[in-house]
Order: sequence, then C-alpha cells, then structure tokens
Amino acid sequence: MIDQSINVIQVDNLVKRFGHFTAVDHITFDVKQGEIFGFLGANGAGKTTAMRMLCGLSKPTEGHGRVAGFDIDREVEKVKASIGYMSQKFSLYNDLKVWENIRLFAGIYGMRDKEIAQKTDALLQRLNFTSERNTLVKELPLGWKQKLAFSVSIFHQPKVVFLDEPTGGVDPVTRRQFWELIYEATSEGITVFVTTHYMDEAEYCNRVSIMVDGQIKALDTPGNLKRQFEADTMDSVFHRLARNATRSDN
Ligand SMILES: Nc1ncnc2c1ncn2[C@@H]1O[C@H](COP(=O)(O)OP(=O)(O)OP(=O)(O)O)[C@@H](O)[C@H]1O
Repeated sequence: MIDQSINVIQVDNLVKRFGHFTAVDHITFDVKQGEIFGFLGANGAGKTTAMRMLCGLSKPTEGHGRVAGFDIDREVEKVKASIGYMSQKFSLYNDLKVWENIRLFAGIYGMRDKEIAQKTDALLQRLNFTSERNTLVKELPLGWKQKLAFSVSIFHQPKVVFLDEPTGGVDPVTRRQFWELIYEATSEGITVFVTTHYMDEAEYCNRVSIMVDGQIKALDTPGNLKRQFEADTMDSVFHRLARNATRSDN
C-alpha cells in the first residue's frame, strides 16, 4: 500500500554536469513509500546519470536529494545501506552458483549466515529454483537471471530498490512474471524506482516521469498522462514528448 505521508525519495533541482554538458538539468520530484515509480526517457535523456546520483554512486553538481531519509551528497554510505540496486549490465556473478550469488550479496549487505541460509531456501522455493541451487548463473536463461538478480537486490529488505532497465531483452510473458515479483516487493513495503523502454511496463507503474534532454517534461499517473496528452497508450504519450529530443533518435 502506498503511504502518501512518507517520501522515500525527495529530489530538489538536481543537476549533473560533465564539463559544459548538462546531463541532468534541474529535476525535482518525490516518490512515496510503497510506490512503483517509472522513470522514462529516450536514450541519453539522463536517466542512468540521475539514478546513479540517487544511489550515492555519483556526486550531484547542484541541488539536493534524500533517499530513505539520507542526504545523497553527505550521507552516501547510509544511502547505500538502505537501497537495493539492479542494473542490466552489472548484477550477478556469472561464474558463481545461484546460492553463492545470494550468499555473496546478502553478506555484503551485512546479513548473518543463519538468516541468509533460511531466506535462501524460501527464495529458491518461491522462484521455483530449488533444483538450480548449484547451477552456475551463466547457465541460466536471461529471464531467470533477471528474476534472480531482482530477488537478490531486495534480499536484505531495502527501503527502496533502483532497477535500471531490469527486463531488457526478454519476452512479454517473462517480463510479466518479473513484474509479479515487483508487485510482491511493494506489498512488503519496498518502494520501486524503475527505468524501462517498454511502454507496457510504464502502464504497470503508479506514477511515471518522462525525461527529455535532461529535464522532466511530464510526471503523473499513466491514466492522467494519457488524458493530458489525449493519447490511448503510454507509447503515444512518450513519443509525443520524446520526438523533439535533441539527444536521441526518437
Ligand atoms: N561520465 C560521463 N561523461 C560525459 N558525458 C556523460 C557521462 N555519463 C553520461 N554522459 C552523457 O550524459 C547523457 C545522459 O546519459 P545517461 O546514460 O544518463 O542517459 P540515459 O537516459 O540513461 O540513456 P540510456 O537509456 O541510453 O541508458 C548522455 O548524453 C551521455 O553521453
């Protein structure tokens, strides 16, 4: 359930410049506890750069942000300890077994061995992965890897999880299964911040922001955005906003 009174993410005029280039240009928004917040934008819009600042991986040039109650500039370690992160490029170790990946990441987040062992059994059952416990991650199909990577990213029960294009390259049925896991996480009170290029996934979010050339050009529920732009689908809303982007080929 979404708790409107608690902002898990609060961003105020956040800016990131690389030399003279402004990758993220004064973005302001907040995300409520338990919300699924879709962070959309064309290639190069600035999504990953913004997300890296929110995760404490990159210092803002200007502006302020708080994640899980901590300042993203001055309390970086506390931010990192309160979040989960899953990126398309880096998530699991291919040369480790399924259970070894779970133990490794849970250990990094400070969980105790006994708790890890108990929760590992429960997780493998939940994912129908029990027979894959000793399989090397590189041998799993991509969709399975993604489900496992997501489950690992929330294994330590973070306040918020950041997902950077978590379902890239898999079929709609597998993506739908992945979203079932996202809904389950929110029912446990975890807030989800997700970037995606798939507009059917944008429809699954509680609210969506659309970034164009470093700026947030629209932010609302999918239903309200469709009404505002007199569009039938989020795909059409997205293309109306993104077609004037100078940084991408949309
Ligand atoms: N370290 C860097 N130095 C210089 N420019 C950068 C750096 N990181 C990103 N950029 C530029 O900032 C802009 C935003 O990039 P970013 O990766 O945040 O976009 P994105 O919205 O995540 O795109 P994609 O969907 O392709 O991942 C791009 O023009 C990119 O080239």
